[in-house]
Formats: sequence, structure tokens, C-alpha cells
Amino acid sequence: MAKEAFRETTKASSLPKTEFIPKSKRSVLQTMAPILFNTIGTDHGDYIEQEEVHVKNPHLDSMEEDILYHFDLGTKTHNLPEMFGDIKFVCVGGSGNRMKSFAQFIHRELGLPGDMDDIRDICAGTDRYSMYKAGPVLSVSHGMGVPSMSIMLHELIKLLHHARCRDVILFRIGTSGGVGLAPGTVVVTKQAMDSFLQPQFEQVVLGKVIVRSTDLDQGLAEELLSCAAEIPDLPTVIGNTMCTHDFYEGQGRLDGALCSFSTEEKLEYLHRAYDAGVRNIEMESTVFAAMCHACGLKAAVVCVTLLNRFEGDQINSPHRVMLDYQQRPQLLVSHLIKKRLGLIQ
Ligand SMILES: O=P(O)(O)O[C@@H]1C[C@H](O)[C@@H](CO)O1
Ligand SMILES: O=c1cc[nH]c(=O)[nH]1
Repeated sequence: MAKEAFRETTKASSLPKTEFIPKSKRSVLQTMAPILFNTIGTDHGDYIEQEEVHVKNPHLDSMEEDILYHFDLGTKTHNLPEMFGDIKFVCVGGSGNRMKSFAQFIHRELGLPGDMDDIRDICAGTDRYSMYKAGPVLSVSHGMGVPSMSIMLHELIKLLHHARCRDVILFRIGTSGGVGLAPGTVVVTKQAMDSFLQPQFEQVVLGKVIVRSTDLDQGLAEELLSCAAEIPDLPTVIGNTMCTHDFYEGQGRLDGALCSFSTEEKLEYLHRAYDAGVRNIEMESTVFAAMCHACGLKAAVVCVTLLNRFEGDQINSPHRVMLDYQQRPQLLVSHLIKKRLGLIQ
């Protein structure tokens, strides 16, 4: 899409508007103070002068201490630059166990010293999220749904900032429902869309809706796709991902405790999504894309499909098949990490 700049807009009614502002019409404030207009410019070079991780909150500067409450970490209690300063890749996914096994897997893949079984949960002091570090890779759980992901990301981005990390790339490695794809297919997200099939994320702030862009790094998505071509038996596509606020009715399932629509209405919705380029449905991609984009962080969403939603709603593959599927995004992202670190050609 040809677009020079977006501005965060607020709205009172339900239909969001994303306003286009040509560069020539941007005010001095918009040009000089990206902190206030943090989605201006689809080209991050517009406002990012350093490679450090930036937070877009002027209030943080005046705080003596920052407690990352849900991580049980803080700027006074922990030496964040020493603990995390070498992080280059952050992988996030819903479950703590998945992110622990990913940390162990990447530890082995990178040939890191020490026993991968000794890897410990950095957030053990809280049971909200789990966090594991394997060399330059941080593996963090985010729970289910947008609010849980959003809280985790606020604290994660601040952590990367306080730790003075540079050139960090974020990946969501998750599961999803496929739309017109065979189960087990990996979808690299081109554009994260909301339930209205709009490429945007709405956040209610002070009783108003703020609309943020969900643009992801297209170069990174293409790089993942070419990595997938180098891995045997890893069916992978690029497509749009729909992010919903519910697993059941919200994703057009007929098998929840409540259902307010017919089979025909469900299929009409899924076909409409398919026609808009949607190839999978999950519950975190829009906020993940929006927050990374707003903070100038390169990010990608890589989710495996557990079923084809045109064929059903229940997830009924055997446990060992599910485990195999869940490892596919991990395999793909670890391949890219190894390539970027020069460990493989
Ligand atoms: O990362 P995960 O596999 O948890 O992502 C999807 C979206 C929801 O969080 C959850 C629903 O089962 O799976
Ligand atoms: O159908 C599915 C499967 C996994 N996760 C989702 O959000 N939906």
C-alpha cells in the first residue's frame, strides 16, 4: 500500500479512521516529536536515529526506579544491562512450557556452553510470565489474548530499553487456526488484521480509541519464507493473520458454551476473511505488531495451523502430532537466527 505517514487517531464511535498525512503537510511537532505521534512514518528511518530500543513515554525519564512488576524485575534491584544487554533476538509464545523448551532447543542449536537442563526461569518470582535466556536469545511467555500480550510487551520493551539492547528482532512463535490450509502449515504473517479485517489495532486510552498500525517488517517475513524453503517438510506460506479477542464465538466457532450464529454465517465470515488474504486466526498478532511498530522494533509473527477452520472447530489431533506442529515455528525461527549469527550458510 502506498502510504507516506499514518497518525494515531482517536475516535468516539466504533468505526476507526487511520489518517494519511503527506510528509509536506506534517507539522514541526510531528516531525520533531515522534514520541507523541508514535506511528508517524512507515519508514522507521523517519524517526529512529539510533539502533537502541526506544520507549515512547516521556514520563519514564523522570522515574527514579522502574519496577517491571509482572516480571519481578526492576531497575534498582537488578543490573538489567548486565543481565540482558547482549540480547539480539526475543521469541515470545503463549505457554511457559513451550518457551522453556524453545530456550533449551535454541541453547542446543547455538552450541552454547553449559547444560541446557540448567536453564532457569528468570521470572520465577512471579507466576504471570516465564522468561528464559539462551545466549543472545530471550524466550518469554505471554499468556493468551491481547491484554496479556500487551502487559508483557510493555515490560519487555522497557526491559530491552533499560538493558540498552541494540538491533533486537522480535518473533511471536505460536499456534493458530488455519483458513483453507492443511493442518501443520506454518503461516508467516504479512499483515495482522482485526476481527473487522482491518490492518490495525485499537486501544482504549482515557476513554477514547487510539488506532495503531499493525505493519510488520516485510523483509523479515520474506527472509523467513526463504529459510523455510531450506528446511525439509516445513510447509510454509505468507498470509494475513486475523487476531480476535476470543477463541470461540470470536473466531466463528460453533462449539463454544455460547453460539449466536448458524453454520452458513460462520462459513460466510471465514470465506470473507480468506478473500481478504487471511490464512490463519490467533489472538495476539495485532497488539504484537502494533507495539513493535510503534517502538521501531523489527518483528515477525510465525504461527503453525492446528486445523483447517473450513473443515471444523475442534482441535482433535493426537498429542504427539500437536507437539510436532508446535515445534515448526521454533524450527523456522531458529534457522533464521543461526543464519543471522553466521552459524550456518
Ligand atoms: O501462542 P499461542 O499458541 O498460545 O497462541 C494461540 C492464540 C491463543 O493465545 C491460544 C488459543 O489456544 O493459542
Ligand atoms: O483455532 C485456533 C487454534 C489456536 N489458536 C487460536 O487462536 N485459534
